[in-house]
Amino acid sequence: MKQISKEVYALLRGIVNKREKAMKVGETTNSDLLGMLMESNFREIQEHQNNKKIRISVTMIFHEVLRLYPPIAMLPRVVYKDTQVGDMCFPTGLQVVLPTILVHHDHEIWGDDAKEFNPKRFVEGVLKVTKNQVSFFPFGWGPRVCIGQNFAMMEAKIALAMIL
Ligand code: HEM
Repeated sequence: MKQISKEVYALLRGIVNKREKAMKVGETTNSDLLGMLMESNFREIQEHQNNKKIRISVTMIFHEVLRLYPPIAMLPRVVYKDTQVGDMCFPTGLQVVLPTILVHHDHEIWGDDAKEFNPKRFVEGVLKVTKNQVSFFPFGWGPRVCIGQNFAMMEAKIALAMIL
């Protein structure tokens, strides 16, 4: 998986470098997806020239997309035995729902820009931004966590590389 990841990264880098050179000599326009992304990136860099530059990775972008638009918006569960969680008692058979999308949009967890698209929040990784709490779980959590999550992330990167 790491090897494929490296290859996809090198492929994307190659595409971007080639386009960068072409743009510098005025060969291409920004009328396609890659052009638009690069133009917005250049603008961002210019606007924040004096601040510390943050390099946004494809993983950070996918994490932010999965945070704002989790494909599985909530996880249903049935309590299989009486369970006490803090002050709350969950009796056997109770149906509960873990509202992924609500947790992912919670201002108390993600801050004032919780509803905005800001991949930079993931710059130090998922554990850091969630302060080690289970507040980002697009692939579920625990024993039933998605077994295809690494595959899905890789597939998305390959698809993006192909589109670009
Ligand atoms: C963006 C893509 C995907 C998302 C958001 C996603 C999300 C999830 C979530 C939230 C669960 C947990 C369900 C629960 O706890 O009730 C799950 C479970 C699962 N996912 Fe995914 N998944 C994705 C892609 C994939 C892929 C590509 C595969 C297979 C190649 C896969 C295979 C599975 C399987 C087998 C389970 C059940 C695991 C278990 O119950 O032990 N998923 N997925």
